[in-house]
Amino acid sequence: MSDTNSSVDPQVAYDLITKGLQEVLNPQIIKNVLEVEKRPIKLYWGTATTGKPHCGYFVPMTKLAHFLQAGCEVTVLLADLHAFLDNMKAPLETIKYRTKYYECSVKAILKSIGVPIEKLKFVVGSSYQLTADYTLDIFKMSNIVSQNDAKRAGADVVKQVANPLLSGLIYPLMQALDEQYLDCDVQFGGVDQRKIFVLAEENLPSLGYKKRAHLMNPMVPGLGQGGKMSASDPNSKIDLLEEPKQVKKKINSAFCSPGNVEDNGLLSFVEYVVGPIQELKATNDPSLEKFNFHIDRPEKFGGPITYKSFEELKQDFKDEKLSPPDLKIGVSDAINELLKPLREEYKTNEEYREAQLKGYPAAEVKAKKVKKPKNKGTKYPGSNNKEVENTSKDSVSEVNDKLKESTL
Ligand SMILES: N[C@@H](Cc1ccc(O)cc1)C(=O)O
Repeated sequence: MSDTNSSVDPQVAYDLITKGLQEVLNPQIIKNVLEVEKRPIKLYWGTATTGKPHCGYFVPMTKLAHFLQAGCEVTVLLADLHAFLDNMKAPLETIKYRTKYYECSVKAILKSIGVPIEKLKFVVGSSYQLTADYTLDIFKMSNIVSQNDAKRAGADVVKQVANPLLSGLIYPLMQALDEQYLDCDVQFGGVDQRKIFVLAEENLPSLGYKKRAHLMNPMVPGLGQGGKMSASDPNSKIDLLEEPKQVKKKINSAFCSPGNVEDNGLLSFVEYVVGPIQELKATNDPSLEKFNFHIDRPEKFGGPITYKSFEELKQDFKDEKLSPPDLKIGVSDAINELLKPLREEYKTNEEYREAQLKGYPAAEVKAKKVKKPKNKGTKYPGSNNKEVENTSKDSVSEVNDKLKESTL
């Protein structure tokens, strides 16, 4: 990747920035910076440091690569407090390690697809979200956003539970404020973030802050039927550190019916993940092809076959010239190829290993199974969420200490 990206032509930069996106809100903000102000776009992507990141994370990472190629200044926000505010998906005890785990995972993915990570800035949310100014701004926001609007803004992002907690209403307000505190022109995220993006656009100006542009990636369907990527169905997602055998097993059990190209998580994975990564690698190394999907098909079913475009692959599957088991061979191999450098990184990076061990202790999984029914009444917030009860033990200072430790 060249170092002279600041000289990228504005139109070329804009096309690269918006390539493959589902939606762009306020493109004129981006164009103005590129064409009139003639300075690099400042952009951020945030991720709440909750459960273990899966293969879907390759998708925003390829976009980060495009942003850097377009000469943008890119910040990755490790949103630790948001992970806590979202129904305590990340309890404070583990937050520091999960944040580290996310940092290591994101860096490992970026490295594996040839993105120069030294050009990215990593910021941990709690490093600035506990300051007096930020806190006062949350209060100001809470005076202009209705409960209803805050609730609706978070509907596709914050876990929806029977007794919604107040934290789920603070979450979108803080995500809006982050745009100001990270000093960006643009926020990027999945299209699931849309309602929060609109809330930010509608309310930041009332606090005297500027309205930002928003870039949205399409959501990548999971591997289950109906393209669901469900946390309760472990087979619908593939962990970044999944063992090759396990990858094969999960892919083999993925929903995939002959000739069906509409409801097909495997084809979607090739379209949204494998394809764009190959294209990216090809721009960095001209000796590589833009699309090359090899299937080590057994001789009795026609022998090995290589597709040079996604459309060709899709058409063959549609015409039933390529069967589900054969597509599965190709996808398993492609995923294992993508994950290989991540497994290597994990093996050699002690910090990464410690982060996984302490951030996602097996004990937590076990603990969840032993649910003691507590009679606090149905109105008790989060009464159906065991983890909520844990924090009542934490004193305010303990909480603060834990968060401070998590700052990079
Ligand atoms: N809402 C994002 C995380 C996020 C949090 C804060 C932000 O400022 C930006 C993004 C997610 O679902 O993962």
